[in-house]
This record gives sequence, structure tokens and C-alpha cells, in this order.
Amino acid sequence: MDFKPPFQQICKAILLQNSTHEALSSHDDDKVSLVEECELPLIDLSHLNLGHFEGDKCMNEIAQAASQWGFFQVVNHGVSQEIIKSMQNEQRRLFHKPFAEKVEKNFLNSSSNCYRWGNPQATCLRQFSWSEAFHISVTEIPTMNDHHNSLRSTIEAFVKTVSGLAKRLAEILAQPLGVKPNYFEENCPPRTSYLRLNRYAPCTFPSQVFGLISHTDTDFLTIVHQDQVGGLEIFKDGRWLAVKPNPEALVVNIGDFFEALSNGAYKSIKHRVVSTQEVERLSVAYFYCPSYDAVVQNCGNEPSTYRQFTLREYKLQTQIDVQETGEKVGLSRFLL
Ligand SMILES: C=C1C[C@]23C[C@@]1(O)CC[C@H]2[C@@]12CC[C@H](O)[C@@](C)(C(=O)O1)[C@H]2[C@@H]3C(=O)O
Ligand SMILES: O=C(O)CCC(=O)C(=O)O
Ligand SMILES: [Fe+2]
Repeated sequence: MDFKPPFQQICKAILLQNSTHEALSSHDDDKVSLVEECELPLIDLSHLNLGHFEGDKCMNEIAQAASQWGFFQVVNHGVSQEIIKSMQNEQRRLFHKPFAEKVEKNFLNSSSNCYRWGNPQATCLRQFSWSEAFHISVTEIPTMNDHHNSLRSTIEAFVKTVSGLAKRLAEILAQPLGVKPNYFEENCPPRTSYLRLNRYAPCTFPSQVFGLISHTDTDFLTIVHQDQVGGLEIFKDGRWLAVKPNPEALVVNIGDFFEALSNGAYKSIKHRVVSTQEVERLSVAYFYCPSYDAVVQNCGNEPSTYRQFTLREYKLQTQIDVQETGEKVGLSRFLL
């Protein structure tokens, strides 16, 4: 049984739907062309434990990167290479299961169907994502079906280390904002975060379709482990930059909610993944999210840019926008 989602067929159907021949887009920022490569700001987290001076310097580097880039990478992060390797092995095994099984409602666990592929609302190739993913909320991990035992224990080990890292980075970033110290303790209990396992299949026409379309993340911050294939791009200073993979590092990016909390001091920037022709690409993203009804509001300088909102409202608005326009609009829906 084939494990590949029917990407080819859906893209052909989208092309047929559009009477005029589909060009990716007239806008430069959408065209997949050769982009400049960059190295994200590299922060060595072991410096946090080297006493006040080095520790404060490291915390400032984190806040600076969040403000000027919205993206950075960290080494000595505490997630072992062994866990990362077993995570990748489990991902390969999972994604190489028959497609017919993956789409089954209770394939992974008894409750929700967390498998998604392509972008069902795409009305043109530019909105299609040539990738498949599993969204696994931390609460669902213990309920995973018994035949996913090794996947469950690997995910538990990964989440155990990366959730502590996410909370620590969030608290470091919140400090200069004057956010109350236990804000994340209260508003981001472990169960409200989730893991997104991504597989980017090789694509026969990589210049015509993205692995993951341009978006910002719906969370406070995201911690991503990407393999060495490359393809992640960030939109900075009006142009796309290819992020050079670093085998020792985890990528950290600011999400929409930290941009709102910091009143724009920290940037949630657009990023995307371009397709590859030859090899599959794997990544795993940990989304550090608030509980559904925690109020996200400006804790930075006045006047506020965005009105206060909850994750529940924000996700509802994203669903409406994805249904109506094929893509998420995001923070601009909540401008004051
Ligand atoms: C089609 C979409 C679903 C998505 C928003 C988007 O327009 C493009 C990226 C998707 C993504 C990827 C990362 C996160 O899981 C997510 C919540 C996000 O912020 O962007 C999802 C969005 C979604 O699933 O709603
Ligand atoms: O695969 C990557 O490197 C990034 C994935 C991503 O942006 C996401 O899952 O939100
Ligand atoms: Fe993302």
C-alpha cells in the first residue's frame, strides 16, 4: 500500500481548476528563486550558567535576536542527539505507514485525527503545501494507541526536555517586558502545547510549489529540530533568506502571541519551507501555547497595537481565514 499522500493528483486538479495557466505569482516575495543563505544568530545556552555577567549577556543576546530577527538558534540546549536520532527514526516509520492508515480517524490515538497533508483549502498551487504532518497535543501523548509504543516513549522523552527549554526561554524573553514572573506558569500549563511532526516529500516540480506555505506561528514560541536537508526560509527586511541548517542547534522562533505580548518588541515573522526534488525532509516543531482561554495582552509599552484575545478566538479566526482565503491571516485581524 502506498504511503505517499496524493500530492500530484491534487496539484493537477488545482491546475485544471484554474483556467489560465498557473504561474506561482507575480510578487517576487512568492516566487521560489535562488535566495541568499543566512546563519541565524547562534546562542550558546551553557553561558546562562556561567555566573551573572555571562548569564546576563546571554539573556540579552536572546532578547536582541527575538527583536531583530524573530528567529535564532541555540546550542547546548539539553536535547540529546540520541533523542533527536530516535525521533527521526520514529518519524520515518510513522510517515512511511500506508496513506490509507494515516488518514484514519483514530490512527494515532482514540480521540482526534491529527494527521494533515497538503492544504485542503488551497485554490492555487501557491497555497498548497507539499508536506504531511501530525499535530500531537501533549495531552494526547498518553492516549496513543498501543502499537505506537516506541513512538510514544520517544515523543515523551523529546517533549520532557524541549518543554522545559521553551518555558525557560519564554521567561528570559518576558523578563525585560515586565511580565509578571509566573505568567507562563499560569497561562502555559504543559498540556496546552503540541508537537508538529513534519515530513516534506520529494517534489517533481519544486519551483512550482512550497513544502510549507509562508506563515507565522500561532503560539508564544516554537522550537524546531530540522534535519540537514535545508529548505527553511525566513522573510526578513523585505526579502527571503535561506536558513543554513546546523546539526548541533535547535531553531527557535517567536510566535504571534509573543509579538502581541511584547507589543511588537519581539517579531513573529513569516517563514516557509521550499520543496526539494531528490530527498525527503523531516522536522519536528514544539509549539509553546497558552491555554485556550488565557488572555494574551500587551505587557510592553503603550499604546497597544493589538486588542487582547485568547487562543480560542485566534484559532477560530485562523480557521475562518483558511477556509475563506486558503491561508491564515494572523495578528492583523486583531489590530486596535
Ligand atoms: C494552511 C495553513 C494551516 C496553518 C496556517 C496555514 O495557512 C499555513 C501553515 C499552517 C500552520 C503551520 C504551523 C502551525 O501548526 C499552524 C497552526 C500555523 O500557525 O501555521 C498551522 C496552521 C493551521 O494548521 O491552522
Ligand atoms: O520544517 C520547518 O523547518 C519549519 C516548520 C514550521 O514552520 C512549522 O511547523 O510551523
Ligand atoms: Fe512555522
